[in-house]
Amino acid sequence: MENGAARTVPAVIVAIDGPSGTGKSSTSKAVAAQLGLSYLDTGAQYRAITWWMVSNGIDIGDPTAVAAVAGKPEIVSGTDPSAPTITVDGTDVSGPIRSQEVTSKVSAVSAVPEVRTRITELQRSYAAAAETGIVVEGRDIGTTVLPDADLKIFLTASPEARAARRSGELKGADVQATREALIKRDAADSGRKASPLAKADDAVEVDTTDLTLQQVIECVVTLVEEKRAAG
Ligand SMILES: Nc1ncnc2c1ncn2[C@@H]1O[C@H](COP(=O)(O)OP(=O)(O)O)[C@@H](O)[C@H]1O
Ligand SMILES: Nc1ccn([C@@H]2O[C@H](COP(=O)(O)OP(=O)(O)O)[C@@H](O)[C@H]2O)c(=O)n1
Repeated sequence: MENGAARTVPAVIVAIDGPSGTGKSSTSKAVAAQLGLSYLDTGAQYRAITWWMVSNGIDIGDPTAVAAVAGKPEIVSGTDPSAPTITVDGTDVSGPIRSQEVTSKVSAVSAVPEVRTRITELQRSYAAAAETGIVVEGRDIGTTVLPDADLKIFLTASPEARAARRSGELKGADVQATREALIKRDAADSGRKASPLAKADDAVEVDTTDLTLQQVIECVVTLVEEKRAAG
């Protein structure tokens, strides 16, 4: 390279979507860490706004009430894949956003168009600010948030595998109840009008049912490297 100038690698944008328990978070964090990219957990942002609504006594069942205050909480995501963070109005909410109450209410809040518009803008600003690139995971990243992403992945897995993985995390939670809750949330997320959970036409689908997490990570890293080499 002339004058010893550093080679500039263009920022790469990777969108990873799919239902709950398919491995989006674990895969995205590992891929981002391995490739020196930022990482954004968009589900955590929807969980954070839901936590704020619950904490402020907003009636989640009333979309007009939710829409009216959708602009109020300030949500900040830390995008280091080795230590992702999430705060609402300066408070660390990484623990409370995983509560059963938030999990059971997040689909209703995230179906409200005003909530989606606000959070989508926030997500785009994080993607634009990522110098080396970013792995963004969620439900509508490839279809709506970042339709020009360099690489789109759609992860799937059988409901049984997903429920077993989630109950493993919740230490002894009933697999059957977890499976039912997952299926209910998938149906709400896929069936809503505003930006539903969906595979983009140009996304690569990876069924993770019979793959180890390490195999999924290697598959995605290879796809990113192939894109970079081709581009
Ligand atoms: N391919 C896989 N095989 C086995 N367990 C997995 C696999 N991918 C993820 N897991 C585990 O399943 C759980 C859910 O994964 P996570 O990445 O949080 O999924 P998602 O973000 O899609 O909800 C985690 O405990 C994770 O370690
Ligand atoms: N891009 C996204 C990401 C999450 N969500 C919503 O946020 C919820 C929580 O997402 P999550 O990724 O934390 O869920 P899990 O996969 O961890 O169970 C989903 O069930 C959706 O209702 C969304 O609507 N759009």
